Amino acid sequence: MQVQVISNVNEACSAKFCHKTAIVIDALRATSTIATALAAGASSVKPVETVMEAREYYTEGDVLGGERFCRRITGFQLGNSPDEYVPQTVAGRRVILTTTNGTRAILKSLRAQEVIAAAFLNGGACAAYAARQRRDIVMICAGSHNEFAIEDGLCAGFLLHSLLEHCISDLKMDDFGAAMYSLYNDRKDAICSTLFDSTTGRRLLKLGQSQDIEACSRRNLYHNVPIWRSGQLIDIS
Ligand SMILES: O=C(O)[C@H](CS(=O)(=O)O)OP(=O)(O)O
Ligand SMILES: [Mg+2]
Repeated sequence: MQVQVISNVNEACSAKFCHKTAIVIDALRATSTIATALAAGASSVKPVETVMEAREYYTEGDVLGGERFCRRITGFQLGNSPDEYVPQTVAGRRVILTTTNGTRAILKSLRAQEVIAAAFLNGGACAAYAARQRRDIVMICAGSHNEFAIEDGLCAGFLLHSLLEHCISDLKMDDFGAAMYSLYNDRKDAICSTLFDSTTGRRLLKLGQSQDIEACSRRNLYHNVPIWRSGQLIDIS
């Protein structure tokens, strides 16, 4: 089984996805928010690229969520903080989500056979599911504004470690994947501080969102597997 790790959403546009499982990672914060929303009982999460599309898809009972410039979008019920996604706000409801990087990365990966949204919060379950599929894997680090973001690379390393735990004795990773595997080895006891020191982490800290960084750094708090089905992400765990 081959695993390729892509460093940012821009590179995903030219990647080969055919017959592969795509695992999209945006640890700060979109895929962490998706994992949290599904854990809180949202019926699905529909990622869309633009604010206008989100408003167009909205029907009564849906929840509009997302950010621009890290802040909740005017007129939306929720932002991109995982802790806003609790049963009281999302249980039984479809969340329409648009964020700067993460939702775009998901939409750019739809040429793959299957698309999964993973974060530290649900990485173990996502890796176990992908291992069972026995397809080659492409991990897409969403990054930030078309550049690599260390929080996503670190999470890719965590997923690679988790994949290896699932008896993938024939797993072969590309060079960037091997680098992310080593990065996780070095930082596995300092996930939270690495996220705080990252460019995105510092941006969120400035905006008073330190609780999000802590929330997004927890490993395997949830066991859901957000997977793309008929235009949205649902939990198939
Ligand atoms: O608000 C977020 O978490 C980020 C925005 S930015 O990269 O910090 O500008 O969006 P995301 O799509 O979750 O990376
Ligand atoms: Mg991000």
